[in-house]
Amino acid sequence: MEITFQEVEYRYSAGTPFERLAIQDVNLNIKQGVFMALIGHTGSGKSTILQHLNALLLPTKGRITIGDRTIEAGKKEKNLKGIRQKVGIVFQFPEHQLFDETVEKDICFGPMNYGVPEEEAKKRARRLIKEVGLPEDVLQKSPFDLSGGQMRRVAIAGVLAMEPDVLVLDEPTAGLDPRGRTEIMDMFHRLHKKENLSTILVTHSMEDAAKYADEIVIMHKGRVQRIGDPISIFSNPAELLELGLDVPQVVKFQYRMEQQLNMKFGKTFLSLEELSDALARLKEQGGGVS
Ligand SMILES: Nc1ncnc2c1ncn2[C@@H]1O[C@H](COP(=O)(O)OP(=O)(O)OP(=O)(O)O)[C@@H](O)[C@H]1O
Repeated sequence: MEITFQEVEYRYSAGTPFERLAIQDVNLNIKQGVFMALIGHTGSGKSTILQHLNALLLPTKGRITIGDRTIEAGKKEKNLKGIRQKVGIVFQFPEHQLFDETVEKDICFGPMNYGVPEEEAKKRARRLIKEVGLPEDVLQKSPFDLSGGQMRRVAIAGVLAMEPDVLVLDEPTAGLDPRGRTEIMDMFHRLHKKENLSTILVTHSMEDAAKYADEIVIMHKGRVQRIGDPISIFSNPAELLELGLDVPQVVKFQYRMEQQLNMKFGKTFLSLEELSDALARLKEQGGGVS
C-alpha cells in the first residue's frame, strides 16, 4: 500500500489563540515495501507526520492518499476504521497500553473489535507470540506479570494481530538496554521483509537509520529538509552536524580521519566491516588513496 503526502500542512488548535503550525509543505511518497526512517530534532514534526499516517490527525492543508483513500484538508472524512486497520502504529512505550487479564486476550482485542472471529484471533495470537520471540505459554499469563521487555513484545504482537500493510514505529526501542534495542530492531526488520510490510520508523538513532532504512527523511522545523538513501544522506555529515543532528559513529570516524589526514576514501561506509576492509586495503597500498 502506497502513502502519498501532497503539500501537507498541520496546525494544532487551528483557529484558536493556541494555534501552532507543526508541519508545512510536506511532500512524501512512501512506496509499498519500503523501510523509511524519519529523523530530525525534537519538535521538527515527526510525531505530527506519524499521526497523519493512519488519520489520527487530518491535514489542515493539502492531501494525503493512503492506499485507495484520499484525505483532503477541509473535507469531512467518514469511516477511517479501514485505514486504522491497514496502518498499525507502535507508539512509544506501547506496553503502557496493555490492559487485559491475559496476554492472549490483549492480543485478540484489536482484531476481535474489527470483527475477526475469536478462533482466528487466537490463531493469530499463537503465531505472533512466537514471531515476537516469546514462548506460547506466555499467552495465558497476565501481561502485568511479565518483564518490561516482554510486555513491549506483547504490545507489538497486538499491533501485528491487526495484520497491517504498513507498520509505523515511534521510537520503538526507547528505554531498552543496548541488547534489547538490537533484538527488537532486528525483529522489526525481519518482519518487514517476511510480511512485505512498509515500515516507517521515527528515530533519534542514526545507527538504526543507517542500518535498517532504505530511505531517510530529514525533518527540520516542520519541513522536509532532505530525502535520500542512507549513503547519500550520510555522505555529507557536515550538513547533518550543522542541523544539530548526529551521524553514525562509523561515519564520524571516517569524516574525522579524512579531515585529519587530508585524504578521501571516495565512498561513505555505513558499517565497521566496510571501513576496516577499506583501511586494510589502504595499508596494502601503502596509504595511497584518492
Ligand atoms: N498537541 C499539541 N498541541 C500544540 N502543539 C503541538 C502539539 N504537539 C506538538 N506540537 C508542536 O508541533 C511541533 C512539532 O511537534 P512534533 O511532536 O510533531 O515534533 P517531533 O519531531 O515528533 O518531536 P519529538 O522528537 O520531541 O517527538 C512542535 O513545535 C510542537 O511543539
